[in-house]
Parts: sequence; structure tokens; C-alpha cells
Amino acid sequence: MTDMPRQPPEPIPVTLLTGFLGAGKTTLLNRLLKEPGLADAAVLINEFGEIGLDHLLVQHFDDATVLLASGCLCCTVRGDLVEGLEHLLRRMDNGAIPPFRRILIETTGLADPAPILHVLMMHPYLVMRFRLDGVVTVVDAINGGATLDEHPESVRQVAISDRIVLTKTDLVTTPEEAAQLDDLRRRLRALAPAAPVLDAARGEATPAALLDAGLFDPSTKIPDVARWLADEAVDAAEAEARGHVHDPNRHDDRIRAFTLATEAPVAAAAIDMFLELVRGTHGSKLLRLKGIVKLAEDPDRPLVLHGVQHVLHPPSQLPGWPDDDRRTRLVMIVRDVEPAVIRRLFDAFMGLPMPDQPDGAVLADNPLAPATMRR
Ligand SMILES: Nc1nc2c(ncn2[C@@H]2O[C@H](COP(=O)(O)OP(=O)(O)OP(=O)(O)O)[C@@H](O)[C@H]2O)c(=O)[nH]1
Repeated sequence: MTDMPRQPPEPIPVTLLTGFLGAGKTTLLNRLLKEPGLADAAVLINEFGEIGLDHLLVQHFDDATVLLASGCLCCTVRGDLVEGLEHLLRRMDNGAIPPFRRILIETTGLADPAPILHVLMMHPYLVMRFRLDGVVTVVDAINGGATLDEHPESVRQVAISDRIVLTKTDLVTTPEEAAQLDDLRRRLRALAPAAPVLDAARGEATPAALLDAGLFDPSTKIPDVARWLADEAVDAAEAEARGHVHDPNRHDDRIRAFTLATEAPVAAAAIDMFLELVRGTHGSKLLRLKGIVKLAEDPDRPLVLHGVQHVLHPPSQLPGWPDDDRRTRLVMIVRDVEPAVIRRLFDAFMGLPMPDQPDGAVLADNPLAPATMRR
């Protein structure tokens, strides 16, 4: 018998469920797990709330954090999360539990989801076996506005989300509450313009609407860049935000979503230097980055970028462009950074004419510039 080369197993999609204390995460999770399509999902939760989960594959992980040698706080790895994920994989690979086709991770209401996403993007083994499908953030229609005002971590949870679920809209009865809900919806749209807002009480938070938020259309397996990037929605929100006076004391006014785009093919070194500089300078202020790049060296095979804070998922290349839009497009969500600052840098590195600005060559040719930025 000839040995067939072994294909690596398909990475298992992971959905991160986040949202503030009492927002309704467990209630939503319980409902989703009763859906037939999720019978073969595994669940990892890091606290048992008042509502129990009676699902076959529930595993618990603690809040324990392990500081990496670099000492970078945003890279704290949830040790038990890594262990929990490895344990589930081991038991599946050994046949001790039935194969699961998806993982849902419910975080504590106070958690910043970024370190959990970092685990999925950086761990040398887990990054091969799992892929981040999306971040679902649950927001309470009654308390959501006050929570955003008081807790910056809840603003971050919304800003990095791919889907938002509004809960408790059934409790909105008075005209004042309805007006507050309108305001909350506006805030959510500004914070996460690419994330559809789904109303749980109206039955909109279905598995079809919440899951498979990644680049590939689950039915065709073809990448759907427009849906994944949602750059048009971000552009529209950016235009709306331009007319608005930003109040630096409001947590959500400090967050900005914007897009960068160029028709011209981009040299791999230029995009590399640009990202290096943005990550080096703005690090934790860069909440999320998604992008597709037309490489000068290989223009027919677009490069896919995906990052949370300064951590980039290992970039991949698609075999071809899925539609007619072949521009390089990046969507960024930042905190406390003016989009114009990053836009100027992008234009400089992409070689766009910038008569009155220092351009990329000045940095790249400068022997005093950091080594990563020199030619
Ligand atoms: N009326 C109404 N109540 C809801 C809805 N969603 C959740 N709840 C209630 O809100 C309370 C908190 O819900 P949970 O699902 O425990 O919220 P959680 O986000 O998991 O809470 P923590 O784990 O404490 O962060 C429970 O009493 C739920 O029954 C909803 O859409 N409408």
C-alpha cells in the first residue's frame, strides 16, 4: 500500500462570545446550543453563572493569567484556556469524545477579549488547529449605554466585535427607553460599523447570523472579501463621524473605525514596514485590523491580514481574487489615534504623491531609522 501524504486537519472555527456582566451571554449560549447545527460544538467558559449549561462538551477555564517573558501585559496568555483547548483536542484526537466542529468560548463580562484572541493567533500549535471565526458581543438594551459610559472594557468588547447581539429589547417600553435604545444603536454603529446588530428578542440572533463570520462563505467555501471586511459600512460610518465633534471624555468617542485603500500594487516590503511602524508606534491602541493586499510581487494572489492590537495572525495568501474589486483595502479600529495620522503614513509608504509630507523613502533610506524600517 502506498503511503498517502496526510493532509493537516481543517482548522476548527472558534467563536468568542463576550459582553458585559449580566448582558445575557449564557442565555444566548444556551439557546444557540439547542440548535441542531450546534449539537457538535464544544464550549469553553471561564465562569459558571447563575444559569447552568447542560451541554455535552463544556469545559471550564479560569481567569489565571501567565505573563510572557516579554512582560507585555496585553500578551498575558490565559494558561487555562490554552490547556482547555489542548485538552479538548487531545480527547477528540484520541477518540475519547466525539469530534466537534466548532468551539464557542464565553468570556467573563470583565474580560478584555484581546488576550484570548492572541492565544488563537500566536500559539504555535493551536494556530494550526483553530481559526478565529468571529467575536460576538452581547449588549444589554437597558443598561448598555450606561455600561459603555462607565466601563472602557465594554467599549473595547464592542469595538472588536464582528457581530453584536442586543438583548432585553423586550423590556424597552417607555418612549424614553426607546429613545435611549436608538442612541445606543447609533453608538454601536459608530464603534463597530462592520458588525451587524441583531435583536435577540426578535429572534435575529440565529446561528446563521452569528457564526461563520470569517473570510470564507461557509456554503461555497469561496472567500467573500466584501462581507468580511465590510469596508463600505466602515466608510459610511467614517463619513458620518466626520461631522461629529469628538468628546475625549467619552470612552466611545476615543475609538475610530476607518479604511485605507489603494489601487496600486504594494511592495511586500512597503506593507511590512507600514504595519511594523503602526504596530510599533500605536501597539495597544490598534484594536483590530483586517485587510487584503494586492502585492506588487504577486498581484494575482492577494495577501490576507488579520490582527488584534499589535499581534498579527500569520498572513495567508488566497489563490485568486474572489471578485472584481482588486484594490488593497485595510479596515482599522483604533483608540486615541487620529485616523489622519495613520492615513498619511499609509499614503507615504504606498508611494502616493504627498508633495508636502515626508514620504516613506525618507524613513526607508535613513540610516538613523530603526533597522526594520530601512531598505
Ligand atoms: N427580558 C430578558 N431577559 C434576559 C434576556 N437575555 C438575558 N436575560 C436575563 O438577564 C439575566 C442575565 O443573563 P445571563 O445570560 O446570565 O447573562 P451573562 O452575560 O451570562 O451574565 P454573567 O455571566 O454574570 O456575565 C438573566 O436573568 C437572564 O434571564 C432578554 O433578551 N430579555
